[in-house]
Amino acid sequence: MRYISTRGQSAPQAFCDILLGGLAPDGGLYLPESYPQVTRAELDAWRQLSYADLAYEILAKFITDIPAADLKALVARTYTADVYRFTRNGGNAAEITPLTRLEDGLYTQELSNGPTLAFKDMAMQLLGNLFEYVLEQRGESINILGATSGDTGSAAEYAMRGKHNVKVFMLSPDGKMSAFQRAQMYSLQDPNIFNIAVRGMFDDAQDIVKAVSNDAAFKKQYKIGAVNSINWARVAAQIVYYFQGYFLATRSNDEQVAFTVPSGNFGNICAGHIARMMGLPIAKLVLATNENDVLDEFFKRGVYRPRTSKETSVTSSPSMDISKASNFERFVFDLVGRDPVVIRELWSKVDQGQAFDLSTTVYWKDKPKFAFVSGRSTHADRLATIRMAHEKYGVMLDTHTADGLKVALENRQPGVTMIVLETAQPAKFEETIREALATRPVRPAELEGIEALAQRVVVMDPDVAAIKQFVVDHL
Ligand SMILES: Cc1ncc(COP(=O)(O)O)c(C=O)c1O
Ligand SMILES: N[C@@H](CCOP(=O)(O)O)C(=O)O
Repeated sequence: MRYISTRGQSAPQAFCDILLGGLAPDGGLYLPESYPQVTRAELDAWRQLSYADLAYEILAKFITDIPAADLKALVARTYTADVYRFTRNGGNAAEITPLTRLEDGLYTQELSNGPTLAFKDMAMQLLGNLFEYVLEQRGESINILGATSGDTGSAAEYAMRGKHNVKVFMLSPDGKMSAFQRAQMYSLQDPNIFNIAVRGMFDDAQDIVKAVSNDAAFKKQYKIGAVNSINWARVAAQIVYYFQGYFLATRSNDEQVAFTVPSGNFGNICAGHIARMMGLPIAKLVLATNENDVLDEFFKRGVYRPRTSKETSVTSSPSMDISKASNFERFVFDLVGRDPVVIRELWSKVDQGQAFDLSTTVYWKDKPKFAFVSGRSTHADRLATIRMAHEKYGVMLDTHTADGLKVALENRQPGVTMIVLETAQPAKFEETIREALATRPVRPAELEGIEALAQRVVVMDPDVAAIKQFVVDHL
């Protein structure tokens, strides 16, 4: 399998090269040359598999430059009931991403049972093991520069802490994440972990990561890598749980399901889009945003209008406070018939802070074939959904999953099972849970009191040169 850039001006690469490289040299994002197709016989056989075996079968289609036995061992070491042990609602940890039944035809899928209680652990734990494997094979090291709105940062730091050939420099928006999210990251004292709180929003941090990645000389000299979902390996690993959710929610491969995905940077739902392109019977992909509704606006009107940081609200589902969704470029590449010239034209506008409008183009007519619909949720909706789910279904939802359930309920289709992806545990957003339910969400005993631990973080302006210098000074 070779990977091409959405901008079409970088040479195709193998998986292990793009794993370490992140963003393509031409500023685009990597995607497989074509999506592998899953046959009916494969679907029938995969239904019986454990999560790790299923992950191996799917990832082996995308990763053809790691020997099969080694890939199998890496995946088996990653997807264990011990790593994803923080199940709730009676979920079976052996299923890794079990479903919780809310009512007939309506489920949540628990993706946040890993060490940092958010869905990012699903891919990041694998990434940690893949990095270690490839770096050891090549005798190399890597310095990761990442951006987080709250969950990628801790998942990456927990996956990479203590690894001798990896350093992590993680940019987060100063003061915008929940107290629990801040404590998870900033309390880590491992010498290979560096937290930088940026005066600004997530998009400012993500822009810095992209600017540094686009400086080819700096990237090469200081071995800069990526763990955000601009790294294809993140998206690939996330494809697996769509298959697992489908198998758990259905009895036969003749059935169709819909997935609702709380969305910000478009990485999670991009994996769902690819699962569907591979042949998984997904009737609909329902995209849910919070008040920062740039993606909802696109799927309703065909206009993509990234907002500035000043126009981006700080909300009670803070991990989705994103107004420039990096993986969206991967989806638009498919929407415009994989034409890199069109992508270059559209993203030259985005990179100048301008909007683009596809509503009057031939591409927009093709949109129904991708089966996307969307909706948005506000703070009041979130509180009402958390209360409703607690009273009616006896489950406690986090704020992002509540956004998902609110939009899912608006988009149910008779005879099609709806699966809402649970992207974080409520313990991460205690302030809002208390506001909604006047009660404290339970958290794993080992994470009790983390807010009181000493924190190690530097606060900086969103200045590319200064952040580059910080990285250089700490290598
Ligand atoms: C809890 C949570 N929900 C939803 C999202 C949005 O996911 P994505 O950025 O993949 O669209 C994020 C962050 O990415 C998150 O941390
Ligand atoms: N919500 C994310 C933002 C970064 O997304 P990513 O999937 O591109 O890493 C976060 O929690 O940091």
